[in-house]
Amino acid sequence: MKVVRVETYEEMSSKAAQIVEQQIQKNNRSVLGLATGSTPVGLYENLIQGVKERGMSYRDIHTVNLDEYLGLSGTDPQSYRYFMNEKLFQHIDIDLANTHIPNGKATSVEEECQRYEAMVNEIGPVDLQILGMGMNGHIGFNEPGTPENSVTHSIELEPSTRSSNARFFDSLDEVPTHAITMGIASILKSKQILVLASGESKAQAVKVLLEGNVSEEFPASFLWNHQDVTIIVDKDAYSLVTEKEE
Ligand SMILES: N[C@@H]1[C@@H](O)[C@H](O)[C@@H](COP(=O)(O)O)O[C@@H]1O
Repeated sequence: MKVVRVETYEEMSSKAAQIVEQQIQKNNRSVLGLATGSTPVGLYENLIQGVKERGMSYRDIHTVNLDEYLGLSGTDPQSYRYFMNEKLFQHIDIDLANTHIPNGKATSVEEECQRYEAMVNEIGPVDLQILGMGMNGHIGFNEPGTPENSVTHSIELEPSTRSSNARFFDSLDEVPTHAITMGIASILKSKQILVLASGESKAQAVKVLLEGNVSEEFPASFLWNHQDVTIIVDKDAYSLVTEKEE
């Protein structure tokens, strides 16, 4: 795992954007794996700027998102589909038909998981997967206890995950209890993975990740089993890493 240390959230976001744009310049038909949460918002702002100021184009880019809340339709402002449209897709020249996010309103959740996994495999492999990380080490919505061989599945969110995501909702009660997420195995099929971590609230998770012990109890640790992972960490998120791990 390559660790890139930066000072600020802004620096993390612009470095990440450079990596994404390099991938697009290498192959303008790339498949990008995208994430939600507050961490990648600055990256998305930089990508939008790239279209406006650097002549970047997403015309032939395909995207797959990691996860979606169950019970929310794409028009619900709290859904991840809505988030992606607002924060990125509607500001760039991407064809919305080429953007994929699990359907949180599917009548059969099991069938939706199978459909999504098959779709990712068909348009994949993902060339570059962007990941944030939950405070408990979750990636996508793969909570602690998720096995390495997991594919797209539905899960019950941990109380701590619901409370940390409650800031996006009017109240904790409104945070869905379940979600669909790509599995660990689905994520590890990506050719290249870029993890972003910013702020003090992620310092403990970054410390645990960089200790390097691979365990189901800390799902992000499975990233050690991938050949090409870069993590960009800002100063606050790196603050608990001791010299031993460096
Ligand atoms: N499903 C998402 C994850 O993909 C994301 O990485 C995590 C961290 O969010 P944030 O970036 O807001 O800290 O939140 C959610 O749980």
